Parts: sequence; structure tokens; C-alpha cells
Amino acid sequence: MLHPAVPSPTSNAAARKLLEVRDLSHHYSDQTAVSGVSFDIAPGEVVCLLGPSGCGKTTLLRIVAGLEVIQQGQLSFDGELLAASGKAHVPPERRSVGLAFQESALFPHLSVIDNVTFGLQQLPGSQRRTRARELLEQLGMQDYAASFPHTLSGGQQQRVALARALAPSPQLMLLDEPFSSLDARLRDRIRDDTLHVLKKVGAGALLVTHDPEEAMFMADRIVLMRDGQVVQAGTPQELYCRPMDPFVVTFFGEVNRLEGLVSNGYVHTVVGPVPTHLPEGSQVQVLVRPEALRVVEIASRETHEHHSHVLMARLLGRSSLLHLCAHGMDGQQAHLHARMPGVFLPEQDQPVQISLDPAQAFVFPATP
Ligand SMILES: Nc1ncnc2c1ncn2[C@@H]1O[C@H](COP(=O)(O)OP(=O)(O)OP(=O)(O)O)[C@@H](O)[C@H]1O
Repeated sequence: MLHPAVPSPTSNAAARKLLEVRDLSHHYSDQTAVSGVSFDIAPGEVVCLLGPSGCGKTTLLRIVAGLEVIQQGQLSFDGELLAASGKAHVPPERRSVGLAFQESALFPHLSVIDNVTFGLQQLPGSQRRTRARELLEQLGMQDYAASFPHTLSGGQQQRVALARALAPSPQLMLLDEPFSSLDARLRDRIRDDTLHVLKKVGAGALLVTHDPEEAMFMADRIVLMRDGQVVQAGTPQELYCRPMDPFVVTFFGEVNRLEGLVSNGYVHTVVGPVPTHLPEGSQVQVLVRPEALRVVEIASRETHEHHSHVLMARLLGRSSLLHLCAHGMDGQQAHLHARMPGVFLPEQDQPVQISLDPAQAFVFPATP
């Protein structure tokens, strides 16, 4: 449950921008790490910088934090210029941002509560402790206030690091792969706690991750990057359902790749026609997610050589993965993967009918 008092990011996003990143570029020697990147964060909005290793996410985050001096472009925070090439550079400690990086780096000689109160020197002692206890409670760590970091698990340390970063009530939290050192189950829980705390305190966040599922779980908006540039930015739904580029489709998971020619506004694939606005007669690729295929067992007197059939079926847990040999109308054949909900494990060679949800099939010009 999200805190009801916090306005949704979309309700005031148009009115005010917390962070404005404009046309940022950054080089290390002769290597371009970031090139012409622009995006905004609204107050209370969680934005994920997503992309493969080396695409420039951390560099961007470090520029926003003030840990890298800006080379090209401009950064504004709440309408005020933070940094611009050759002009302003507000040092990190004077930016209203909280940092939580992959390695939590707590002060080993301080107790949990003292770690959290560390950044609250401007408050009187009693208020410092009240604020720290409040955050530790929100993150389920209130019983560990007197413990020292080395006695805590990785996940517990991560929560304390988060409480410490949130304690001064930054308007913007910068998180660089903050969950990547945790095992899968703990990671899910701490992600969930983090999201709820961010929404409860109303902090905006810029979170770096290379994990598309994590980005979809955490983000109000995703900025997907490749080779230092933004490929597409939008809500998780926009990126998943209206991808602008084959890279966007494939980044969110495995796909079936089919090829064909556009004829009368359709590409005729082995699993049926897919509408497209690409030019008539052009060679195209159709990317089909495994969950876009619907598979129904059928009775058939023909041998499986003449009919779409199952090659192999595997239970993956919440879904079943089918390896299929699909037969088209005009003798086309293709090896496809289909993902069906729950336990669906037809026998090898079982004849099947395969249909396609065209809304989940994405047509792009064929790559040369
Ligand atoms: N201090 C540096 N000196 C030289 N090159 C660097 C430096 N930091 C990063 N780079 C290079 O800049 C590019 C972008 O790196 P960056 O760390 O920003 O990417 P990333 O998307 O965060 O990657 P990862 O997910 O692996 O952390 C990479 O090619 C990297 O090798």
C-alpha cells in the first residue's frame, strides 16, 4: 500500500521538476561514456536508469551526485542550476541528495543508530535519535539500533545504509545497484521495503540497474540506455508494450524472431498475419514474446511432420516453456518458444494449434 498523503508523481509532474538533466555528455580520455542524455524527475517520482553493463548509468548518477564534474550539458535541481559545463558546480555535500551505492559502507566503529544519525548534525541530539528510530522502524531494523555493522547480515546492512541516506530527508535519492549484492529472496523483500519507504517519505529517486524486472518493479518511469545514449524513456508499460526499437524488446526478455515481407499491410508469419505500417514489399523482422503465443492441443490424423507440434515442454515454476515446431500455411516452418501460465506440459510430438496476440508482436525493418 502506498502512503495516501503523497500525491502521485503524475498528478504534479507537469507542474514541477525536481531534477532536469539536459544534453549531458561525458568522456573518459577518448572514450565517450554518456552522449546527449536528457530526462527529468518529478517530485516523488522513481526513475530507473536501465541498460547493459558499460552503457554509462553510473557515470550519469555520479554527475548528478556531483562526484564527477560536468563536462557538457546542464543539471538543474528544483529550478536552480546545479551544474553546467564551464559554469556552476554545486559540491556534492550541498546537493539535497542521498546516496546509497552497491556496497553499503557503514561506519564500522559506530552502532546502527549512530550510523543513521551521522548525517543529522544540524538537529538537537534527541530529535536526531527520534528521526533515526523512525526510519529504522520503517525498514524493520528498530531492534538492531545498538548493534554494530559487522554483526548484521548483508540485507540488514543495506537497510541501515538506506535509513542513513534517507535520514536528512533528501528530496532525491540516488541508488546505484543497491540490491545487487543480496540473494534473490532477500533482494525482493528489500526492494519492496525500499519502494514503500521512498513513496512514504515522498522522495524522488534515480536508481541504476541492469535488471529489467527490477526496473519494472521499482520505476514510475524507465530511461533505457545503450552505448551512452537514451534508447527510450517512458513508463514500464510504454517500454514493454510500445517498444521503439528491437533492442528495447529484447532487453526485456527472450523473443522469437520471424522474418517476412509486407503485403497489403500485413506480414504473414508462420503463426498468422501481423499488421504493420512499414512500406509495402519491404523486408521486416517480427519479434514475438513467448507469452504472446497461445498453444492449444488438438487431435490430428496427420503425422506431426505435417502439423505444428511440441518438441519439448519444461515447467519453469509459475509458467511452462514449450519448444514448438510451427508449420505455416505455405510450408514455412519455425522453431518457436511459447510460455504458458501454470503447468502445461504436452507430450513430445503432440499436435497443437498456435495463435498469436498481434498486440505483442513487434514489427521492425529487417536488420541488414
Ligand atoms: N573512471 C573511469 N575511467 C575511464 N573509463 C571509465 C571510468 N568510469 C567508467 N568508464 C567507462 O565508461 C563507460 C561507462 O561506464 P559506467 O560505469 O558509467 O557504465 P554502467 O552502465 O554503470 O556499467 P555497469 O553496469 O557495468 O556499472 C564504460 O565503458 C567504462 O569502462
